[in-house]
Amino acid sequence: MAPVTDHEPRVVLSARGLGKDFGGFTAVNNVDLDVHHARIHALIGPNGAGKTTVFNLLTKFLQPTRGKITLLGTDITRTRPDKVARMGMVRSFQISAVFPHLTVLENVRVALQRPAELAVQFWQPLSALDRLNGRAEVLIEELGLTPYLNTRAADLSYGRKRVLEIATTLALDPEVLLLDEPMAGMGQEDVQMVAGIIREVARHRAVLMVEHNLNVVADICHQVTVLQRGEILAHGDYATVSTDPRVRTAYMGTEDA
Ligand SMILES: Nc1ncnc2c1ncn2[C@@H]1O[C@H](COP(=O)(O)OP(=O)(O)OP(=O)(O)O)[C@@H](O)[C@H]1O
Repeated sequence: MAPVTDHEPRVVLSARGLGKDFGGFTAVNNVDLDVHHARIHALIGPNGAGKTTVFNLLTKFLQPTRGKITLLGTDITRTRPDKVARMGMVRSFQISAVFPHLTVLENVRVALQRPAELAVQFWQPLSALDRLNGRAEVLIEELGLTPYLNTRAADLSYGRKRVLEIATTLALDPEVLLLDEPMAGMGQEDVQMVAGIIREVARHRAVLMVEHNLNVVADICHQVTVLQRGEILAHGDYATVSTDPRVRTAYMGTEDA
C-alpha cells in the first residue's frame, strides 16, 4: 500500500483551469492538478477521457487553449517542450531511445552523454568518461538492472526493457517524470517488478502516470485524479476515489458493479 503521511510534500507541477479545444470540440476542460515531490500521482479515466491530451498539455506538446501550468515555481504555459524537458519534466517515451544491440550499460551511457554533450567533445579527458561510468552504474543499480549490465537490450524481458527506458529517461535527472501506461502489455510478474521500480524512482522525484491497471494504482499511487469527458470527476487517494459512486458509474456503467 502507498504510505500514509501527515502532510503533503512540496508541489512541483501544477495546472489551473487547464483546457484544450480541438475546433469546436472541448477535449479537456477546467483541470486543476497538483503533483507533489516524492509522490506517485495517477491519472485515470475511461477511454477518450482526455488523459493523453492532459499529458500533451503538461509537457507542452500541445498548447493549452485555457489555463496555466507551473513547473517548479515557473510559469511554463507558453514554454517550448524541449525547454520544459531541460527544466526538469520528462516524459517516458520522449527520449526512451533504447538501442537493441547495445548493452544496458552502453544504453545508459549514451543517454547520460546526451545532456552532458560529451558525445561531440572527443577531447574530454578520460576522467569525464569515468564520471559518466560512475553515474551510469548508480542509475543502473537504482533501477535493479545491475545483473543485466552487459546484457544487450534486445535480450531483456519486455518488463526490463521498460525499466531500461525509464533509466534512460532518468539520465536527464528530472524532478517530474511522466509515464504513459508504463504497464501496458506486460504480464503479472513484470507488472509487479516495474511497479516496485517506479516506487523506488519516486522516492526522490514526482511521478505522474496514466495507468489502466487499477491494482497498480491502488498499490503504489498516493494521489488519483479521475477524468471523464475531459473534466475532473474525482480526486483523492485510491480508497476515496474507488468508492465514489460517480467513479464506479463512469468505469462500470453501473453504481453496483
Ligand atoms: N488532435 C485531436 N483532434 C481532435 N480531437 C482530439 C485530438 N486529440 C484527442 N482528441 C479527442 O479528445 C478526446 C480525449 O482524447 P485522449 O486521447 O486525450 O483520451 P484518453 O483518455 O487518453 O483516451 P485513451 O484511454 O483511449 O488513450 C477524445 O474524444 C479524442 O477523440
